[in-house]
Amino acid sequence: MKSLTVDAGDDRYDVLVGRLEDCRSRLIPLAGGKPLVVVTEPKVWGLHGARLEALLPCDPILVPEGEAAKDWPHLQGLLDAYTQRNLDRSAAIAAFGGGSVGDLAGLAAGLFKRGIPIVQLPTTLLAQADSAVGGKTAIDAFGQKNLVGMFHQPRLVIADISLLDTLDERQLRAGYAEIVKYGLIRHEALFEWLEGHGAALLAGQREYREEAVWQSIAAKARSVEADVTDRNGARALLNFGHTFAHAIESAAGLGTLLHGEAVAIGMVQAFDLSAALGLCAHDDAERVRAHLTAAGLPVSIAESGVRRADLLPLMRTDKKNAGGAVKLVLTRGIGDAFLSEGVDEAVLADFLERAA
Ligand SMILES: NC(=O)c1ccc[n+]([C@@H]2O[C@H](COP(=O)([O-])OP(=O)(O)OC[C@H]3O[C@@H](n4cnc5c(N)ncnc54)[C@H](O)[C@@H]3O)[C@@H](O)[C@H]2O)c1
Ligand SMILES: O=C(O)C(=O)C[C@@H](O)[C@H](O)[C@H](O)COP(=O)(O)O
Ligand SMILES: [Zn+2]
Repeated sequence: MKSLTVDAGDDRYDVLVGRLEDCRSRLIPLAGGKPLVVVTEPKVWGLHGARLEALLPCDPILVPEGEAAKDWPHLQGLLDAYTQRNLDRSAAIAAFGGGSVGDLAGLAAGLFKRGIPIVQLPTTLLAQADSAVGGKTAIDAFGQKNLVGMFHQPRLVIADISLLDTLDERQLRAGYAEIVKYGLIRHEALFEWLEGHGAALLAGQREYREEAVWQSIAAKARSVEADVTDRNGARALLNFGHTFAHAIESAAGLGTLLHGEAVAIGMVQAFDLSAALGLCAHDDAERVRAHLTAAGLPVSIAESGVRRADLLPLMRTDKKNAGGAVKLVLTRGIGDAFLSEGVDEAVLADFLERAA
């Protein structure tokens, strides 16, 4: 089993990459002598719930699968379920599912009694490589992605790669996009490694999956530690491609495109825009487009089916913006992303109009 510790200000926790069965002694004390309350969804619980129940008594709470769970009614429903159980701070709940379950359960845990502990047990490639670590939680609201949320760091994260064996190809590819992101923002060597091994990873090679998840978690942990609550720009790099992506997800109708698919499009747009602004080489943009295309991911706004005119108003709502400027993460090349001071709106509008 591999492990690292995330030092997130007042919160310090371990991230374990290994089999759930080998982590029993870490889970039992967190349950506080009662059945472990597990927020999960029917598909994941049906496929993998028995493995958790074999380790310790569980009390599952089911939410819908996918993005549909990240809304006000399901947040209220979860808070109601916590209230019915009179949960308190002495025991952790567990989020067992993809990023949507983690984001919803994490937010409910952060709000309930001003914060009860949560353990993240991610079951998708995206959640293992990205969302389970770092404490960002959210629901979508008023048509906007992740509009209402808070930071609530987990007590423990366990990523068991074997859970990914049942994940369908589309979900795998979407998770792969966030792994590519880690290569693109700061780790050119990771991107090169993915160019060599990405196809085998997607095809099911566990050791490549484990290596990519591990590298992504390690990269994420460093960014989170440098900027726990997204204030000084270091963590903003994890949002590479996301100003475009979130606008595209919202414009398409939340849940229509998978988050990772929108991130793939957004990262290519960020490269194309950076190249158009003379910040990076067009060859780098083409290399990224070629790799994501080969991985079976969408890369163009045209493929998303959204109306281009809908994007700029949504991009104006991004959380990184300040003083009326759209502060995109741009790039000087593979492994060299940076947070811009703001891109001129006329330039952005023109780019969106012409972009592939
Ligand atoms: N908090 C963060 O830092 C962060 C980071 C990245 C993404 N996110 C959020 O995460 C969400 C996307 O998460 P996601 O990509 O994990 O998808 P998801 O949670 O929205 O959906 C996952 C889908 O895969 C299925 N599934 C899950 N595990 C499975 C398994 N082991 N076998 C078979 N099927 C399985 C589920 O039933 C569901 O249909 C988005 O809402 C995104 O905004 C959050
Ligand atoms: O952890 C972070 O920080 C990220 O930005 C990771 C992103 O992959 C993730 O999609 C995150 O939820 C986006 O957050 P938001 O602040 O743009 O809503
Ligand atoms: Zn993301």
